Amino acid sequence: MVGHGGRRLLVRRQLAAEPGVQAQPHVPIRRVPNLALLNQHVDPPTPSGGGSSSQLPGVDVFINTVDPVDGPVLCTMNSVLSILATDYPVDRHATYFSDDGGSLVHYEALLETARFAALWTQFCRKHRVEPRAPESYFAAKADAPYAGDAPGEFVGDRRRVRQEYEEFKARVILNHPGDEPQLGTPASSSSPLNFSAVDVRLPMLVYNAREKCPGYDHQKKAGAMNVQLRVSALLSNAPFIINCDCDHYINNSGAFRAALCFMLDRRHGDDTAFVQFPQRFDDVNPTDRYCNHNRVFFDATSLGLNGIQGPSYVGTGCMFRRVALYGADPPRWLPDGASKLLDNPHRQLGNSMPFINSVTLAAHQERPLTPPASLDDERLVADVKESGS
Ligand SMILES: O=c1ccn([C@@H]2O[C@H](COP(=O)(O)OP(=O)(O)O[C@H]3O[C@H](CO)[C@@H](O)[C@H](O)[C@H]3O)[C@@H](O)[C@H]2O)c(=O)[nH]1
Ligand SMILES: [Mn+2]
Repeated sequence: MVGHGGRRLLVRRQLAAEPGVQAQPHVPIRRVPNLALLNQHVDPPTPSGGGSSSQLPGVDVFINTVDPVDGPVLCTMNSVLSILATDYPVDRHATYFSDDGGSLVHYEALLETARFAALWTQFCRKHRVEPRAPESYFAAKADAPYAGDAPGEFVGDRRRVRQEYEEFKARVILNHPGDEPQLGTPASSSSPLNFSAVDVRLPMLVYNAREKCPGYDHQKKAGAMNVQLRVSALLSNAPFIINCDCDHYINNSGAFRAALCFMLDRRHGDDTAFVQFPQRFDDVNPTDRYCNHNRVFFDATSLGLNGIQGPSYVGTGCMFRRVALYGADPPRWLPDGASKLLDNPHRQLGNSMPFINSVTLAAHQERPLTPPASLDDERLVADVKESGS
């Protein structure tokens, strides 16, 4: 799902690399999501081509950043663009951008990004390009086969969008979009790109910098994610959450739907607290001399853990079930089959009543998500046993 753009960070990773002991992969299983089946059941195309019949659940995406030098701003804004342009109904996902540095440069860059996103997302949808982080898209050497519906307009549009990307001006979007598609405008003298058949809406994007006091431990990224959890609970309260470090981007716009195949699977969906995507890395030297791709961890150990109880959370590129983060009992944990949400909400969650109420609401939102019985015989996730162990 996620690529890694930070050359400097790769170098740091390389210095930290040690020939550690790897867990033996006992039962390697590769799990393959069935996106076509998911779409057929919860997001079938409407006759008018609109998206209002979608039953896909809400997803809140958290992206964390702190230092605009450590995590270069252009790299961070590419992460944001890849999230905003992902293939998911815009009224069902919201992005929470946490700026632990509280820096004006992030704030202003996010404003610019939101404005550029209007053009970028339309271009991605019209021509179905991948990946949807513009820096990586324009840097790619070989173009993938054309997947959109307007091949004759592709070259001109691409040149124009590339030019706009170089200039990179944007504006902020803070409103909840409606669920009816809004088509763009045909080409004109002031706007040469034809987006008349493309939905122009953007998902919600929220800038968020927490108050800090000298001498108080703000728990860095973990503290920032707690704030995102609480803020998003009041604004969108989506039952699913994805988190993304600022030096990662989503390299496949179907990623949200792929994660939901696991969450909505009738066999194991309810038992799944989180779905971890493997990380892939950009800018590694061709022979991967320093093992920066982490192949043993992502391609062997994680598959091995899949056959036991599932892989570990690696800190980024992960979809969570919101209520799992609130300390709820796992389903079927208690002998009578009941699972308790909270023993003592004030002790566990603090004094904010709006937040505590949002937790109950989030738990209730889970119910309608049970996948349709028609999926009993078909599988949203196929297990492929790996040969050898
Ligand atoms: O006070 C802070 C410090 C860091 N961050 C963010 O935390 C993330 C991770 O920081 P980074 O400097 O990129 O650390 P890495 O050495 O790359 O390690 C990370 O990379 C792993 C995945 O590759 C994650 O699992 C870990 O959480 C994380 O520490 C970034 O988005 C930062 O902006 C904050 O939000 N607040
Ligand atoms: Mn990092």
